[in-house]
Amino acid sequence: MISALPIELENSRVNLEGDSNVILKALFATAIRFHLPVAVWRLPNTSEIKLCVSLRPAQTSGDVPQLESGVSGFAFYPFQVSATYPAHFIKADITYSSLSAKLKFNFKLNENPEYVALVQRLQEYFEKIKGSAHTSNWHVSRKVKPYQTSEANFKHLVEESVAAIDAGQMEKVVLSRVRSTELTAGFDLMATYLRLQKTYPNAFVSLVSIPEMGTWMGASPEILVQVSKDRIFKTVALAGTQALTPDCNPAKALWQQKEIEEQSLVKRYILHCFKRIQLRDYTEIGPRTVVAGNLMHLRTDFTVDMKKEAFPMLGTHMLQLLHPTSAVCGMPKETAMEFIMQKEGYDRAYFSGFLGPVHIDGESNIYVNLRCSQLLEQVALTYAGAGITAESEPDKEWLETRLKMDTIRQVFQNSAL
Ligand SMILES: C=C(O[C@H]1C=CC=C(C(=O)O)[C@@H]1O)C(=O)O
Repeated sequence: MISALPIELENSRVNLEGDSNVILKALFATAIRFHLPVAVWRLPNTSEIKLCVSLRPAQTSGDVPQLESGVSGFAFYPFQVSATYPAHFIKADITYSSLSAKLKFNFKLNENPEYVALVQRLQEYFEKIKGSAHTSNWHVSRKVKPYQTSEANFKHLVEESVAAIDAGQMEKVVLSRVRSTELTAGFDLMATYLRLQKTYPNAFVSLVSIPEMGTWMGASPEILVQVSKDRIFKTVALAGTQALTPDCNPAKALWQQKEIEEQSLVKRYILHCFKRIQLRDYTEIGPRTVVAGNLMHLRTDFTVDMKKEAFPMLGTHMLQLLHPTSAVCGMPKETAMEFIMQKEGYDRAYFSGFLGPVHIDGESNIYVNLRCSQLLEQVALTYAGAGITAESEPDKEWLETRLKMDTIRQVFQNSAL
């Protein structure tokens, strides 16, 4: 139960007894009811689900968040910042952890007296719906209409990309597409989120809902920037895809020249960013074959001890330089970006942008927004891309994007998962 207000509220912690899934549902439904921005996430290979709610509209700007210090919250950044799709930051005014079962109020009442009445109303609503909350409402973007990329258009664009690569205009471009899925009657968003996080224990599984901006859910395999509590910086070069099948697991995986080159371009891009800031001392491990849901990828891990290097803001600087990496855009970056903007035929919005908790419990974990869907009222729009190089074949790239979409679509469809 949320304790009495307002004195206990100030920088206080409150125990919420009961089933954490039920509490998460009720907290999410309460945030939606009061038009507040909310984010829910679970880091890979952990069991703790966290939620944060801002008591104000999400802040928008074009700046990347500061990862090493400053305001705690959840960043939600588009593929390319525009007036239509700005960068959002959900300030963590209220946080919940499924592990500690604690709700924390992270603000000072004397600085925010207007929060008292609001939190009281939230409390009353939470108490009323707790136990019976059905998360059938979420913030919906009015800017987006259901849209689907046709197979013919996508395959034609792959051919066009290969021709541009052969002509020496670029080395690689990541092409993406959208697919629309009708939501089934009685669709419950948080129940689906909970299934998603159970199905993909080694993914970053998130659900973000912001008034006007809309609602996105995903299971990302790709760290963009991590700054740990003990100030270890981490990023990865992830690319190359093949299906995970019973007779083809990581130990047996063989990679073609195409995938090896595709991944090495991502790696080269990261090294180029290190060079730009004159960072020479880093650890590189890989590439290794890693599993991401129904797929396998090639991954090289880069780590830097920020305490040893004179880079106290390395995470923030690298985030600025890295996004969008060659895993979602291409090489050279500017040419690939221009090609995507001109040819892809839709605005990616937040797909292949980045998202994640910033400076929460002393660490920041920013992921690339992949294997994700945007939730409209009746449909989910699912997005996926594939790295196109000189050796790309349209049929294979189409299939690859279908497999990537299946990561999330099969959880929508199969309520038994
Ligand atoms: C662009 C996506 O994946 C990237 C990450 C891993 C492998 C990729 C690939 O093989 O093309 C992509 O670069 C996506 O999932 O939509």
